[in-house]
Amino acid sequence: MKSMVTLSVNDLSVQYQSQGKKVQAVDHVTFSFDKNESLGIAGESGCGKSTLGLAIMKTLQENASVSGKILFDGKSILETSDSEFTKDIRWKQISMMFQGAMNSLDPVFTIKKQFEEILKKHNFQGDKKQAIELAISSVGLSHPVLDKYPHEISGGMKQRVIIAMALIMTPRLVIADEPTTALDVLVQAQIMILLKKLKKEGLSIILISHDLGIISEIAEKVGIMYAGQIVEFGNMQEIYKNPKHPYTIALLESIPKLQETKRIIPLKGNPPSLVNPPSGCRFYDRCPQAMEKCKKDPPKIKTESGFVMCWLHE
Ligand SMILES: Nc1ncnc2c1ncn2[C@@H]1O[C@H](COP(=O)(O)OP(=O)(O)OP(=O)(O)O)[C@@H](O)[C@H]1O
Repeated sequence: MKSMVTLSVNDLSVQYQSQGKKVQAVDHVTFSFDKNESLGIAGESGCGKSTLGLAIMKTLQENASVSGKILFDGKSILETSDSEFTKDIRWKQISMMFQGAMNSLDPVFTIKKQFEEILKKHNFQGDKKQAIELAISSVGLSHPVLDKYPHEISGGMKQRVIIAMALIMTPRLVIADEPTTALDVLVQAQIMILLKKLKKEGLSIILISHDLGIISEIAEKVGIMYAGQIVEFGNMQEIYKNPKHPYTIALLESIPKLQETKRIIPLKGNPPSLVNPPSGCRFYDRCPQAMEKCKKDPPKIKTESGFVMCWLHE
């Protein structure tokens, strides 16, 4: 059984240089989680979730510049050289299921061939056949899937293949970027059951999703991301029961609940641009509780299990 990991991210910022403009995709983000905990990162499209995952995986594109600290089991990721990270950490300790990966399986190769290519790319030295069999059986797939082409298997099976690919080098932390998006509800539930099983077996998971409901199924810790910042962080249970940031409240109100007849309240408007984001609270324009002082940068207030960045809780 694997042992789960600790991760602490301190004052992390990522800026993209794009067409002469600077996009502040991740802005002074701080959080941590411990062994036996999984983390969820929730927020709308474009708020910087994937960028945060890519920074932890040290896989950002060349137009990105990073500052801050990421400690993985106490080891500083940003200070580790690329060659050492590739040799010892990427895929072997930390792996990532990229958003939309199931649609990027190569249509002209069998699943087996694609596993073999991945092992080659990761410079795998052991018994390839055994590694592939182990990876597919850990995600509930059986041998015949290996001879199939991507178009011959269902969406749910493709996503299991993607999870197996992320697990093939037996990492201890997997960053799953929107693993259930584009799947129907039943298949979504199956994938969540699978992720929970893998977590029980000792895998640490960072689940990135726009859907706080899905995150609440698996994560002990959650960070709510808005316009590049983590505006609320803490224990999932605490945040689910007693959300403090008006954006967290809005996200929770947008989750459909089977038992309740209450209308879902969609959040109106759009987040601010990440090119020269405005000063003050970034949620100001959309916040039903905005006050004059929200035009100033919000303080970071300590909560029971984390923090909230909001003047309401000063
Ligand atoms: N390589 C890049 N170059 C320039 N800008 C980028 C690059 N990658 C992402 N961005 C920008 O950074 C911001 C954050 O994007 P990111 O993909 O991290 O957000 P996200 O929350 O994961 O959204 P989504 O779920 O839609 O992928 C967006 O404004 C996006 O346009």
